[in-house]
Amino acid sequence: MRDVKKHAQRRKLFARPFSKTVLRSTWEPVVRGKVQLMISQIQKDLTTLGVCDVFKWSTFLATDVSAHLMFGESFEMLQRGEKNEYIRILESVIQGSGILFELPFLGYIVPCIPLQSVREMFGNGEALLRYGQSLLNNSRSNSESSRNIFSGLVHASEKDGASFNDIDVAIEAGNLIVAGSDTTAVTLTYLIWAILSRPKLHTQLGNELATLRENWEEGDLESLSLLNATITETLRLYGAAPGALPRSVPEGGVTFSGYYIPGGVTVSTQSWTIHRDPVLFPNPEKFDPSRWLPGDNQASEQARLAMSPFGSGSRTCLGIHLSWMELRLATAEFFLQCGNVKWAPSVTEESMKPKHFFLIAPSAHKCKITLAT
Ligand code: HEM
Repeated sequence: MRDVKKHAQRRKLFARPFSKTVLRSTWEPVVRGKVQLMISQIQKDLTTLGVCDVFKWSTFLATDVSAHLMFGESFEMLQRGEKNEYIRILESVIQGSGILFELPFLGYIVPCIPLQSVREMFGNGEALLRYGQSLLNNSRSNSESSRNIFSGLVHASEKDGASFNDIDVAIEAGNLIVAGSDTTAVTLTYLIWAILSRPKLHTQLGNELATLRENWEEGDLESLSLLNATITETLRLYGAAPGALPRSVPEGGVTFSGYYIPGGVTVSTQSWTIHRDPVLFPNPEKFDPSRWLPGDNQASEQARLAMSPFGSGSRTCLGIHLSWMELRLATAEFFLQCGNVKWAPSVTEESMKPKHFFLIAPSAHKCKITLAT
């Protein structure tokens, strides 16, 4: 969305439903339920197959969470262990738009191909719009069980006379599901990998989690300094979106660090190299959570300001609190309930090397664990 005014209006509408307070009061039980389901499926795979792909289950978790919040009903990918129709079509439409962007002449040819899969990939997403309609119905319903993140928002925008139509909602929902799925799944996979690969950190984290009170809530996890430092260090090295984030220079241009940049020029910044700047982060490739803990090794104020795994400024990630909630809950439950696991032999530095296609992902696209004994 390039229009600054429209973007600001949309951010204002979404600010409340994506705030930490509303997420905790309304959605924590849903997220926890899904985390628990992921853990049960991991344990089931380990006992029945002897091996389990953490990347696969993290993806189902993050997608099911985003989908439930957007649609007010579960996509049940964690239960079924496979993608549902909506996600399959959404991925196909995204792939189709990418192909048409690179090869626009295909736009003239594809309507003549009478194949359902081609129509889905290059069509106007009718199936996604049908889902958008059911989502809007859920948003307008007063039923607690079908509540979704658009509920308050649809009412608020209708009060202002600027109601969301089916297409707006379907597009927003699709964007939010894409934005919230692979991002959190990739980060969670690297997080579990980073901890399991470091026995001392694994033990220290287990000790910290053991201090939790009975019936702990997500809010309690916020005060676990090692857990939060480990998540922050994972976001530094393996934040899922470390590539260029483009911005247009406003009309009239700007002078930045002594350089004049004319209006309309596209500029960008990215966190991959900033997070690896040896001046800000000494020994930058070393995974070291102590950078985020009090002590001699503590990151400088400048380094903290440079940390931008969720971007920065007016377009910073809308889902930051949701992803922290998922990362904290899933990591805590995983290490409380699946302590006795190790990496499968297929997991190597090479297989986990990040591959970058706007988002990063482990190059093997798998990350398997087995039982330790
Ligand atoms: C670890 C997980 C995540 C990472 C690393 C991440 C990272 C990012 C980054 C780098 C941006 C671009 C910010 C910019 O241009 O300055 C972004 C934008 C965005 N993210 Fe996330 N994200 C994550 C999870 C989520 C989740 C769970 C959601 C919601 C369900 C979400 C929704 C969005 C939206 C809507 C935007 C666009 C914001 C705007 O243009 O105003 N993200 N995210």
